[in-house]
Amino acid sequence: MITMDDIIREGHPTLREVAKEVELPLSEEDIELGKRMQEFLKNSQDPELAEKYKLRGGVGLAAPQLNISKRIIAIEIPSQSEEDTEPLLSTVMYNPKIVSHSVQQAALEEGEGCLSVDRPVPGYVIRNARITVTYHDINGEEHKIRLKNYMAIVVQHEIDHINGIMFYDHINEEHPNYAPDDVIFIQ
Ligand SMILES: OCN(O)CCCc1ccccc1
Ligand code: NI
Repeated sequence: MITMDDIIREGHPTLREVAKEVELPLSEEDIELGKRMQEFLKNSQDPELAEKYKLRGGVGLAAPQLNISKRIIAIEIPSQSEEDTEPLLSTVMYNPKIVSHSVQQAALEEGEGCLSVDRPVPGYVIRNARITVTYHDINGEEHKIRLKNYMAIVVQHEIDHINGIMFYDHINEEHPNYAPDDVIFIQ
């Protein structure tokens, strides 16, 4: 199983590479990798397993964070309400691509963190408020989905990783709490 020991940290050159497209049809190896990435996220959100294996909670993971420079990301966003157990977004995206996005921008109120960054980096990470993403899933099916709010933020954070971009690249150095006046702040 993937643990924190498998996750490379800032300073490692692979985090600054533009990752390679994945060959289709998906190889057994890439399918297995996707499954393991998703399993890590689920484990990281399980209090017992996270404690037992010292996992930092994550809602997304990109293959470059495992020192694998491939365009593969896993997303596991649990439902925000206790009632329904259905996750908001649970998938592995192969060759994800933002094909269009809103002019309007958004940022998480609390800022962002990263499993590859062992320090807090305060400031607003300004992103597109809404995005349209195409990708192939673990079964090789093609998808085109529109995302907004927290899901759009997380997917952009992960797609940044396969393009060698870190979340703090989007923070205004001079004024970390700068935000455009029509920005949407997400809780
Ligand atoms: O790349 C995934 N990772 O470092 C885990 C944190 C994911 C994440 C955290 C805050 C906002 C968006 C995404
Ligand atoms: Ni990250």
